[in-house]
Amino acid sequence: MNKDTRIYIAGHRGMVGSAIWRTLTGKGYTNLIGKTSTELDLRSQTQVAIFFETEKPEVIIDAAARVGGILANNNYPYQFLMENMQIQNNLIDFSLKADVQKFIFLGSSCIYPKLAPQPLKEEYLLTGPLEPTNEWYALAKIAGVKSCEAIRKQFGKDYISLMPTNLYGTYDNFDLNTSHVLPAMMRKFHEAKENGNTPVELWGSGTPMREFLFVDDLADAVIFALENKFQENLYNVGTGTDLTIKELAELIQNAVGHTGEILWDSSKPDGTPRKLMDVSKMEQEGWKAKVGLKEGIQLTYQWYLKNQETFKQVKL
Ligand SMILES: NC(=O)C1=CN([C@@H]2O[C@H](COP(=O)(O)OP(=O)(O)OC[C@H]3O[C@@H](n4cnc5c(N)ncnc54)[C@H](OP(=O)(O)O)[C@@H]3O)[C@@H](O)[C@H]2O)C=CC1
Ligand SMILES: C[C@H]1O[C@H](OP(=O)(O)OP(=O)(O)OC[C@H]2O[C@@H](n3cnc4c(=O)[nH]c(N)nc43)[C@H](O)[C@@H]2O)[C@@H](O)[C@@H](O)C1=O
Repeated sequence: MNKDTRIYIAGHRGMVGSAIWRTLTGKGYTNLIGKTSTELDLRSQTQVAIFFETEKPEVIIDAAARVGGILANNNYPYQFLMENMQIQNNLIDFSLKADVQKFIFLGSSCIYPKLAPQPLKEEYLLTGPLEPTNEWYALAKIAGVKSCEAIRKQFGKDYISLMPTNLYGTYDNFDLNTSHVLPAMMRKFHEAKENGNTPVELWGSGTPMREFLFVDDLADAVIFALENKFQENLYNVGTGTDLTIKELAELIQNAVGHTGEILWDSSKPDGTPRKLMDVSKMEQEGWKAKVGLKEGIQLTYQWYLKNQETFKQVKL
């Protein structure tokens, strides 16, 4: 990939998009394009048509989406289904029409069936029912994967889909209603410590297992996919190891230094019991995650401490 290729990073202000932007800039890429959702609403076909006409991007990295944790997914099924389909349909279809040669689509590990064998192999896609709390989002993401696969099959273009596991890191969403578990725990433990180690209330039973990838590792994987031509359409991106939500809570509680009680609110959903990625396909291509969970939590907490007054809170 030439360093002056015109690369549009959709969602460049988000946790993932900003990490991709930082990493590409650090590697000397000089022609990056970024637009906020106010400047360019990717749900609008008209706006996206004008954008392609005027900016003429050569490569697209799609990190723009309606994103949220288990409760947001469960409470706003229509937005998670429709907005994600609108965003990705516009980007993928206009990329094809504009003869964009390379497109990287980001999905999520929740596209796989709720009770699929573990670890999750790419071939398990569409082999069983989805987890109900996020089937809306998962259906949109599956349509994105299949759109890229269809273009690859029919037109021979290098359109690929990367499926990240649960992500965390700098510029994450720390809003307690819409965030994912890791930033929510960090904020809850930090604020409880500041209030004299009051009890922290967490959701569900604590028994589900999750895998966590530091966002800079995902950015590295995306750029690896940008700079190399993969043989297939769909690749999992993760660490290949997971832990229970209870174990995660203990890790974050220790990192933050909270010494109070943990209470579990069983009225909140557990979601998928386990979704550990099989990462062997990515490893065969030559990519592996580098940042361990303890290190990633430390890096994220340092960032949180410096940015707590200004961190992003997504309100749906
Ligand atoms: N976070 C996670 O744990 C995981 C995320 N992913 C995937 O990674 C990708 C990025 O997620 P993440 O960075 O966490 O999400 P964020 O919510 O941090 O960022 C999403 C970005 O999408 C942009 N966006 C949303 N709606 C629109 C719109 N209508 N028009 C234009 N831009 C829009 C936002 O732009 P603006 O800021 O300008 O409003 C925002 O910057 C998504 O595809 C997500 O599905 C996959 C697995 C796990
Ligand atoms: C990335 C992924 O993210 C979502 O799936 P999820 O992994 O279930 O999401 P989550 O991070 O919100 O929760 C993980 C686990 O943690 C428990 N939990 C405890 N206490 C809190 C808590 O305080 N907040 C949250 N959010 N969860 C908590 C929670 O009950 C659950 O058991 C989907 O949007 C899906 O579409 C998707 O792609």
